[in-house]
Amino acid sequence: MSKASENANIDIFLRVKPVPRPSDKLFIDNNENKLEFVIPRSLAQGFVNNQREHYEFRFNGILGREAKQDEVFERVARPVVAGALEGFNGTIFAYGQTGSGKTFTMTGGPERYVDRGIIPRSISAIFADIAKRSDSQFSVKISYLEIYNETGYDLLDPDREIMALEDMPKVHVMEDEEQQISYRNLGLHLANNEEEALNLLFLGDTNRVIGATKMNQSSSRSHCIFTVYVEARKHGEDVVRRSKLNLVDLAGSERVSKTGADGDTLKQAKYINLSLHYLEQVIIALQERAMGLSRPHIPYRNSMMTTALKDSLGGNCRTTMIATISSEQEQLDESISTCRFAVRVAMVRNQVSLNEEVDPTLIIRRLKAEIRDLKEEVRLLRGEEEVRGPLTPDEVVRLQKQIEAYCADSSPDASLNFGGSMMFIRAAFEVFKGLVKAGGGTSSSLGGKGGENGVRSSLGAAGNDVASDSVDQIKKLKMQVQQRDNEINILVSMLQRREAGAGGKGGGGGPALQAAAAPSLRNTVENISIGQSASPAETSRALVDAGRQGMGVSSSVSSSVDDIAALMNTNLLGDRNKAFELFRKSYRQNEVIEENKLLLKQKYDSAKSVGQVVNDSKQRITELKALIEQRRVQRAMSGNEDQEDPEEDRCKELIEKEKKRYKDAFNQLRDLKKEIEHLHLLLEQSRTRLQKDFEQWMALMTRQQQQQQQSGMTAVPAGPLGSPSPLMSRSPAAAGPAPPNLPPARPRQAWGDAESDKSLSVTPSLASPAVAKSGSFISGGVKNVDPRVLELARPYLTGNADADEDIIKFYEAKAKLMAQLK
Ligand SMILES: Nc1ncnc2c1ncn2[C@@H]1O[C@H](COP(=O)(O)OP(=O)(O)OP(=O)(O)O)[C@@H](O)[C@H]1O
Repeated sequence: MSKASENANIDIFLRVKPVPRPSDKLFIDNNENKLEFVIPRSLAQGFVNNQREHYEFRFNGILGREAKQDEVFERVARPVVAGALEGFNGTIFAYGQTGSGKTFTMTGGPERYVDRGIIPRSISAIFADIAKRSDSQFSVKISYLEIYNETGYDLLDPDREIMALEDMPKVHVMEDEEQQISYRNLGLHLANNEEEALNLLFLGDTNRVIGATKMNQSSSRSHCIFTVYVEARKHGEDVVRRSKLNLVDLAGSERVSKTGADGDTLKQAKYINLSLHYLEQVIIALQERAMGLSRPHIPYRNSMMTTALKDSLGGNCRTTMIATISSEQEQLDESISTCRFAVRVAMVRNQVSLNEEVDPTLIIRRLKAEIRDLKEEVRLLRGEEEVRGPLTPDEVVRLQKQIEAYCADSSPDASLNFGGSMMFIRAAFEVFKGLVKAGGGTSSSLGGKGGENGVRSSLGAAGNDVASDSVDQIKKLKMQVQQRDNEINILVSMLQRREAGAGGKGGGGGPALQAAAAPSLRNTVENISIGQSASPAETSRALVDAGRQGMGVSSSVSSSVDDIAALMNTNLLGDRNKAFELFRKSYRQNEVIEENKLLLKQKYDSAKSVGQVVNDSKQRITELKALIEQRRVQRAMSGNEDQEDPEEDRCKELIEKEKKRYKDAFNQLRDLKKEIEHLHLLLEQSRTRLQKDFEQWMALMTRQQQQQQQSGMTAVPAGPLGSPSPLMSRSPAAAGPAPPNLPPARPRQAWGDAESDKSLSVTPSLASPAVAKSGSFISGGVKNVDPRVLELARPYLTGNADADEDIIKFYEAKAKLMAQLK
């Protein structure tokens, strides 16, 4: 099965997240790839080992706070990705506490193109490399698995549950099936090109995001495995290379005791921590095995995640770990424990081998073709050719199609078989001749004037002047031209669509859900809106307003307060368009959306001018060629064809220059196309998020209004009270659902510790665990909360302390106002 085999340790890299106030107890030595923590004993309380003052960890590489995403990709991922294309399995996994930058490193920031993470960059690198390698035929498939509470979910088909851990023993029939079992139900999706692969990534991320709200902000509590399966067949060989590239974003690694988790959250945390605990056990067992301490059993099967990553840990895989830490003082203990884990991982030895095997179907196919050719040769040599009349029109058409397919097949293994008949062979030569004369365009040369009839009419003539290398040349040129034309066409049509969209007609689009079902660039650029009938003018005015207001809920609250008041008082909730405009104005990601739209416009403008250069160059080359041809004809007519022509030489030089210009511009255009497509996807994702968040916000607002009506109170605008509406406050849950790409409220910041819990002065009727835990806010200002206020607030409590604090403050303010009104 495999030829080469090497022992390789898992590489470990450290990435340090930039933070406003980095701790001065942490020192990076880039020359030595060393990280040191120097912690005075007085500060060490609570650390894992507070006897020590000095910790030192070495890595294969350190990516400091200033490291950009492209550097991270080049240093960490590029070698693993290159290996996957050669037939070596690869895994890159990110490990670190919640908020330390795992998702940012693996997937990237959700808004900016430059913030693309390892996964989209790997996809680009894979397809760029495939495009350069004409010696093999590649097939790329993709799966995207999320493991949450020991259950697997197919992110590319969210209705499909992969399997629960409890079911595993039932299906564990054979040991070597283990790897497939965790993937039993996981869909593999063919990606023919970069665009299709990126679409799958975005689809999965969107499903992850949507799932996250369903599962109560679980993104930091689930493991995600994006896998690229590469299959390569070398032309003319019977071997196939298959490799798997796992790109893994693990759940946050912080310890349960620190998160203050309880109830359902505890269950999640326990599962996550359990699976990370099992990961640690696997690593320890592997470490012991590497050190020669006999310990044959590696407990992969304890959790779904370790089962899924069995190959990556101690198996046949080039694995790289990226440990992410946040360099704040308060996170030092978690950072130290992440580094400790990384150092353990570095001791694991994998057995890496080339996944190459002879493919019997390829051998059978090749042998069958050989037999058929030989049989036909024998018939020809024996002069057993069937005596029959000339080719029928149907036979000519079939022959042309066969030749077209042959020319279109880039593989050197492509074969053409005429059934051992000289009549067919001659006819085929004629078809090729027609192709050469027509300049290589198969269908045009066959389908037009010189098509069926043309070929048929010339079948009688001798056709032996087509050299076989011209056929190859034609085939290659035809493919190149076709490919370039396709790419240019795509860009031109994108530009046209955009221009049509910018014309302003019908900018309202249709219901957003329709737009989501059939996302188009125009929808994305023009309609970052879900209004059903908002006119383009209204939409753009609102966008300008929103742009002026700047970003973030907090900055826009004051200017939106009147609007909110109006909304509450005049029941504007019934008017979705207006409500949406209000919501969007204060949406925290609005600025980034605007930025991306602007960037997209700039990219389109550049694409337009570069496209112009491409077209001009093409035109110029055609003109220069025609000029040379014309001069040659003139010379031939005057009998001077052998005479040197300096003008022709000059034209040739100019053609070379133009070709270079064309090539440069073409490459630029191709890169721009990629960026445009990526921005398109980012905007589409933002639009989906915005819409989803709006729906939830509306639901919450409506619920609140109904509640007020039921309790006989008039709707009171939140803003004029001086206390922002809970729905517009800065707290993620209170502001409607937080845009899911933002970090969830960190439990340790939001929840008080056991000490402050004791000082709670709330009534027992307050069932919300968050309020029960919210020692910090209770002790920090709202000490004597009126139980009636708490009763009123209770239906809206979210379980998030920040949000609940805002909600209670809101009801307090409202109660005060009601009292004044009486
Ligand atoms: N290197 C970085 N540069 C700039 N911003 C970063 C960097 N790393 C992380 N961030 C930002 O920090 C926040 C938290 O990062 P991220 O969501 O990637 O953390 P995480 O470790 O994946 O957390 P979780 O376990 O909750 O998924 C995000 O807003 C992210 O954009």
